[in-house]
Amino acid sequence: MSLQYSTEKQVAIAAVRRACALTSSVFNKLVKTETLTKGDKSPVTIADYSAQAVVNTILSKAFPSDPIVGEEDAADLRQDGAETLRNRIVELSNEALTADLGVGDLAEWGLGPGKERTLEQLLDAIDRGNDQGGPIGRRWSLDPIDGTKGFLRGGQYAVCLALIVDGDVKLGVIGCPNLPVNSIEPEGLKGCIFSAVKGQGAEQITISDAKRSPVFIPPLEPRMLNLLESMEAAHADLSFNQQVSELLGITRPPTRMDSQAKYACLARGDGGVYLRMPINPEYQEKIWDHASGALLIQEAGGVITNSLGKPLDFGIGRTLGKNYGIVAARKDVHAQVLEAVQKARSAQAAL
Ligand SMILES: Nc1ncnc2c1ncn2[C@@H]1O[C@H](COP(=O)(O)OS(=O)(=O)O)[C@@H](OP(=O)(O)O)[C@H]1O
Ligand SMILES: [Mg+2]
Ligand SMILES: [Mg+2]
Ligand SMILES: [Mg+2]
Repeated sequence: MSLQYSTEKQVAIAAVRRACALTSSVFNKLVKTETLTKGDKSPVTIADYSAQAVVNTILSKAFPSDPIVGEEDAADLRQDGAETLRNRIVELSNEALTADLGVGDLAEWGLGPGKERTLEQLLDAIDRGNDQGGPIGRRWSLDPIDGTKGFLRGGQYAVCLALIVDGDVKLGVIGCPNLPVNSIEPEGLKGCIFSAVKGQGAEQITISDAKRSPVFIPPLEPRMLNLLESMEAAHADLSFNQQVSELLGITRPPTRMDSQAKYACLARGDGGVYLRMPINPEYQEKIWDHASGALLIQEAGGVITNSLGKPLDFGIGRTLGKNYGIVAARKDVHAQVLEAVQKARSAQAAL
């Protein structure tokens, strides 16, 4: 008997791998060559749309009745004046979809040479991401490029795909094209895909040759812990993190990086604590920004909650609703971190 969600995992990894090849190629062609003026966001726009088109095309072929909660939609692309953008997206998406079959790919997913899609098919595929989420039924969440700013700076970004059933994340896949395969060799081979299936553990696969290794958070002495946090000061309260660090007696400086690559790093022991407290309390976190990472952390031996210690709820809709803050750490460290977070919040409230 095959393991539960084994086909979904195979499809999701294949889709994420193709999307990662696409985003890397956009970066090499458009960003690295500096053919664009500084501040031009068009490469990330092209890569976002094309990656969503590719992943949704594959998911729709393999699981035609599954809804998808995707970050992007094709409304702007359908406008007059977007022709150049549309042409680039058709070209890039088809390049990714028609590439030779690789490890784990099945031709029945409509991949490989000769499997070009039309503009209309690709725009419709992007718009398959319009599901509103909710507590009942099975659906995917997709962030075609998480950490758009990281993508543009040549730093960390991730292609994130998750399967959510009745509000519970069952499968999470995170593709990190720029993450070193081994953190102790930061200049070594880069490009990893992380995956986790509920109850089945987590693993890392290299993008280039599909070498697998299990992923778990190793026990770390308190002095070796550090915080994994956002690059963008507008996305998380970094001064609050500093206070929590002090309360925990952490001496190592935080590691700042964009995207769910932070969850991937925590899961394999590069760091120790993921802490994301809101700068703007009105901002509602999106499910595609956390679903894959949340399961990866749990399957790697960690706990992930909001700042009150409650689980994140992926069954509310496209967002996590009124959830306040995110705290993730290895099982034996999480309670301590939560206590420090609550102390820091009380101190803040008393000011
Ligand atoms: N105000 C605010 N508060 C919190 N989060 C926000 C906010 N605005 C945006 N976002 C979301 O942050 C996603 C990137 O998160 P990161 O942790 O990678 O942040 S950062 O890249 O380090 O800035 C980013 O995901 P992408 O859009 O996929 O890059 C956004 O969904
Ligand atoms: Mg995102
Ligand atoms: Mg995104
Ligand atoms: Mg975005």
